Amino acid sequence: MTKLKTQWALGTMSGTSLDGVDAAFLRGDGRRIEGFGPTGYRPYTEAERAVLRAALGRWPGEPGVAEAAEVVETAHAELLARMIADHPDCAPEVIGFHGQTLAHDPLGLQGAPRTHQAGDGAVLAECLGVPVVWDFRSSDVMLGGQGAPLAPYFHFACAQYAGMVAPVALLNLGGVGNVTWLDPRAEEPEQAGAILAFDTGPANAPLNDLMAARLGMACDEGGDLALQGRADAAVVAGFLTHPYFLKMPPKSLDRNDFHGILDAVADLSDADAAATLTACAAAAVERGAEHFPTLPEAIYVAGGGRLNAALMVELARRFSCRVEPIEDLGLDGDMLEAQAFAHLALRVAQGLPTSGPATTGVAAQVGGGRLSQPG
Ligand SMILES: Nc1ncnc2c1ncn2[C@@H]1O[C@H](COP(=O)(O)OP(=O)(O)OP(=O)(O)O)[C@@H](O)[C@H]1O
Ligand SMILES: CC(=O)N[C@H]1[C@@H]2OC[C@@H](O2)[C@@H](O)[C@@H]1O[C@H](C)C(=O)O
Repeated sequence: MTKLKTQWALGTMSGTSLDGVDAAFLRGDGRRIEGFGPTGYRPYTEAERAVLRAALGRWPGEPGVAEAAEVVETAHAELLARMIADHPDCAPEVIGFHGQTLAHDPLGLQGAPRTHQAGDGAVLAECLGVPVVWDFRSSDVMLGGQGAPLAPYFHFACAQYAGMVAPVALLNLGGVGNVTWLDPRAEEPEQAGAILAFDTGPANAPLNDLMAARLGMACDEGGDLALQGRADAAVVAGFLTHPYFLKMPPKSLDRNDFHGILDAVADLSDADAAATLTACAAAAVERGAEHFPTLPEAIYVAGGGRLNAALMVELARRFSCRVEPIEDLGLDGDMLEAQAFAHLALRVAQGLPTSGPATTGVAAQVGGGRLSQPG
């Protein structure tokens, strides 16, 4: 096997919750992780968030998109410049810039298959003076893949880094949920049988929308409201009849694919509605897990959803294996996606694939991402 260069990378994520930008240093060679470095966060202001929200569902050239891209570039440039200046020991050889997903239509239901992450990596490379890998999803989609999830090859490296020796599942509960079942005994994530990954369904997004609409709150902090309510079993059963759950993985979602879910809880009390949406998020994971090749030793949960006690209880009661926060593996559940794009940037820089048949359903391994050099 060719010897690869170990180097520092800086990765970023601006997730579907639109809360802000996460960034994290990671050291590795694209195959193995050698270690994790400092992390940073830059919240969007209310005004910036409004610009992003207004552009959701839009494609390049449509109204509001240029403004959204400018918000994304400005926030990233600010955070990354600060982190690079503050941590000279981690000088990154490459930046992995995910951008903000505004629209995602890998099946081409609205025309040609495409996906849209706002923000231009060339602009960031220019202003930061570091090569930037960006637009990670388009080539996968153009080659017939789902363009998501992309974290799985990183999840595989995480499990090896944490010393796992049996199949485990890494579950990310952000606005949307995604899961990677993986066998860390495989040599590489590309190997047949090493990985199965897909989006599980909506996770926090519907619950956040409910909290915002009814109580003017950003989320169900700690799951406190849901813990006071009772899930409506009929609504959960109705939710599971959505055609998405009948699809075989790999499969991916747009944040708004399940828009009608809020109507289904319209007549319930606040607490019961929160409990019901929480149960739906957990039930989606349970349904997805039916596709796992074997029962994992444990399910390790990352993303903001792991801080929701009601959601963690709902998950735990649905599985016979352990369900734990990913901190149990010594990993940072808030920064995993930013770290993923640092790892993926290293893979692109080394010419390694970032997705394949078992992660996005693309026919062959794809090295996604565009590399922009500073001028
Ligand atoms: N303390 C908490 N209690 C309950 N829920 C929380 C808490 N902290 C975060 N969350 C939930 O997690 C969400 C943010 O999760 P995360 O940052 O993983 O999402 P994201 O990266 O924006 O989304 P995605 O992974 O879908 O792109 C919040 O919007 C909220 O719903
Ligand atoms: C199109 C898009 O941006 N998808 C995100 C979103 O947020 C979670 C889930 O939906 C996942 O598919 C993906 O992000 C993670 C980082 C991924 O690609 O693995």
